[in-house]
Amino acid sequence: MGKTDLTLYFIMGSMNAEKPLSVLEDALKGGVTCFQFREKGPRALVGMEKRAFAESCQRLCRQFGVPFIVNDDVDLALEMDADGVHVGQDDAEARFAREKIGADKIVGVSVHTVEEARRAMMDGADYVGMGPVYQTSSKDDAKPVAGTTMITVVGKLFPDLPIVGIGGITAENADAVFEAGASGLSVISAIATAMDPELAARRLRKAALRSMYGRRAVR
Ligand SMILES: Cc1ncc(COP(=O)(O)OP(=O)(O)O)c(N)n1
Ligand SMILES: Cc1ncsc1CCOP(=O)(O)O
Ligand SMILES: [Mg+2]
Repeated sequence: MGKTDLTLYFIMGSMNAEKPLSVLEDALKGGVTCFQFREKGPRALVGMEKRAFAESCQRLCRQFGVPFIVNDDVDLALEMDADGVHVGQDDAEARFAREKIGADKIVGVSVHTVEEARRAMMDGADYVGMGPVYQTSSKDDAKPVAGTTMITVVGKLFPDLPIVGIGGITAENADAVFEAGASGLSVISAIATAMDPELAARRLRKAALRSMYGRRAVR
């Protein structure tokens, strides 16, 4: 897999929005650069319904040329020929995910410490997700708010390992995440619960690009 554009990484499952497919289409129109299918929670779809919904999301991503990454489920990622899989510290080991999914696919790993980041890199991660940077209500079992300090530490120690910040990120607070050294930002609610998801994605993308390239370069 070539370098993945992690600038604006949208994550969503069917329970994150009333009309999730229309939200995803709007988000893609608004400029998200990567998508993660994360179907979990008490009322999450299972079985054939989950698969059908995942396929609809994948079709939309393909239309827009945006990578479709499956959260947690390495087998589903394989069966669907997804572009990649994202695993956390309580999921399948990154090494196993990489072995199973192959060298040409994307493997993302959630990390919270230098040691976890080092292991993720050795196990073949293409990027790491770090957070929650700010308070989040989208993950019941989220760890305590971490701020941006560890992003800076990991970014300095492993400059070739792309980092995406996650947790409570909005267009207003995104700058600090890039300042800390992240290559991208990852959001659920800032797009999924927005009145206008396309506009929300457009604003987040603009905020991200301004942080990366400067205000004068991005209007
Ligand atoms: C990009 C990104 N970063 C972190 C996570 C969190 O993964 P995990 O800790 O496994 O928690 P769940 O999302 O599985 O509840 C992520 N999904 N994506
Ligand atoms: C999946 C996940 N992992 C850490 S925080 C989080 C949820 C992010 O959602 P939001 O952008 O709505 O805070
Ligand atoms: Mg997980």
